[in-house]
Amino acid sequence: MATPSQFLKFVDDNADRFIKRLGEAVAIPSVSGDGKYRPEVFRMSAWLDGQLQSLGVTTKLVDLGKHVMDDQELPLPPAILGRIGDDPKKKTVLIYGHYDVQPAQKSDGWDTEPFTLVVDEKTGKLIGRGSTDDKGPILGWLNVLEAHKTLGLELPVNLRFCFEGMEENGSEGLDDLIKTEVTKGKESWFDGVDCVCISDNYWLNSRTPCLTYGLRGLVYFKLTISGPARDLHSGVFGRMVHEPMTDLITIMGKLVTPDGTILVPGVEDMVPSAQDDEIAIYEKLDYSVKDVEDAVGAPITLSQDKVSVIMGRMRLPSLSLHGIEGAFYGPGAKTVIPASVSGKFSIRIVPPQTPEAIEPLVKKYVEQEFAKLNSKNKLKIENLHDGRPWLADHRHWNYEAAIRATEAVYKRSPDLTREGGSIPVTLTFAESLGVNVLLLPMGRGDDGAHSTNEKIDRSNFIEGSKLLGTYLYEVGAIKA
Ligand SMILES: NCC(=O)N[C@@H](Cc1c[nH]cn1)C(=O)O
Ligand SMILES: [Zn+2]
Ligand SMILES: [Zn+2]
Repeated sequence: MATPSQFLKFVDDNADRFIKRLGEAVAIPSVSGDGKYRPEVFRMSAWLDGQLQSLGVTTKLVDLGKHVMDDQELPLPPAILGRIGDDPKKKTVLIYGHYDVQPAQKSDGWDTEPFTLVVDEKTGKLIGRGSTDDKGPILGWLNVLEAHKTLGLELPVNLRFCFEGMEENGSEGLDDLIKTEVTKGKESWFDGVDCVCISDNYWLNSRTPCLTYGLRGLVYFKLTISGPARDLHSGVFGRMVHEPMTDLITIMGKLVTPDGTILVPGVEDMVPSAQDDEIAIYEKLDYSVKDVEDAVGAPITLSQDKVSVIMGRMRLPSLSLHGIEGAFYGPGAKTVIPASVSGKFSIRIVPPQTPEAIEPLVKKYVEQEFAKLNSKNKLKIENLHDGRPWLADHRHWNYEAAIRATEAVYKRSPDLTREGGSIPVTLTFAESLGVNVLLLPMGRGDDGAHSTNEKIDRSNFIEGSKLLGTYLYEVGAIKA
């Protein structure tokens, strides 16, 4: 089943309008990790639901209940389930994406307002929070739907959608929804799904498209040290009392070495060394130390050896220190001893590691190290959320279809990659539905997801929309 040329032409002809629609989506600050934006996450769900319905998709908004975040009870944003097409002769593809985004403020170092999509005509960059993670890819699917509706073209497959608004904050409620839904048999929204496609990660570099068959899992910790009943004057109480921040920094400094080695006993040992055949895969990838330097904007890789750098992202665990809540951070020279501080850190985990195996190791180690300080302060360590790592069979027809689609659109074969990030629901789909899951990224490695000046290139958004549509045609062409 060849991709109709009218579809490809429609995407080109409507590129400016599609970018305008991306601007509308970016303008809704649907930050899931900050309670004050929760109404905006709901507004985003309503916007997306409206778009899907206007494009002929039947939708159902599923209430996922409530949760507590930073001591505040909040309603969870709904999961949007969608369906279009019920032809038993066609394959059924389930599309997943997330409509929430990471926090962003201009003062973080953005050159432009994060929630205003800026189209840089010179570089072709579309800059704004969510442009690549994950509003651009979600809108790519809308572009495919719109082209087919407007042109009166039949979709080559039946489509099911599952869009969530909590991915950047642990996907709360979604696993339960999926597990409950599959128990409904024929009545299930996911009944008859043949494969899953997720567009929510990035090429390794800025030239070569890729398909991704692995993700790291994650365990996210909050480590709180509290002591005095209130913030103190350091001139009055400094060197008289145990200071929470001093304790916290001491412990955080014992989690990981500057070369990335995780110091929590047992964590590194769980991962088997790479064999020669696996190393050969990493050697062949179109990826260089220079690509990493370009993406991060500085020559700071942990090694000059390409394979060891790429293994750090694809097949080794990593521990990152993210921030300290409650610490003084503003301009000026406030001489405060903060009363309570919470260090945030996470460990990206790889097979065979699981959150259940990692969490007790971390808690035990942190408690032991705290005990060594002989501090009279109090320690609390919590797992804020977690997700297991995932690996798929990339020899499956789902991947073959995506390879053919990539070759058709980009005129080159994609790299096959494992990704360092985490999308916890991927494994839930694979296990609960028992089908193959494919990650088909739209953006480039230098898009700056989660960072300042996040962008997607115009060409990735437009060619990426063609790729998503062409992939559906390739799946549609596969005989049962
Ligand atoms: N595009 C996927 C992504 O960015 N996933 C997040 C998931 C997450 C978990 N906790 C906070 N965010 C990631 O950081 O990998
Ligand atoms: Zn994402
Ligand atoms: Zn993300």
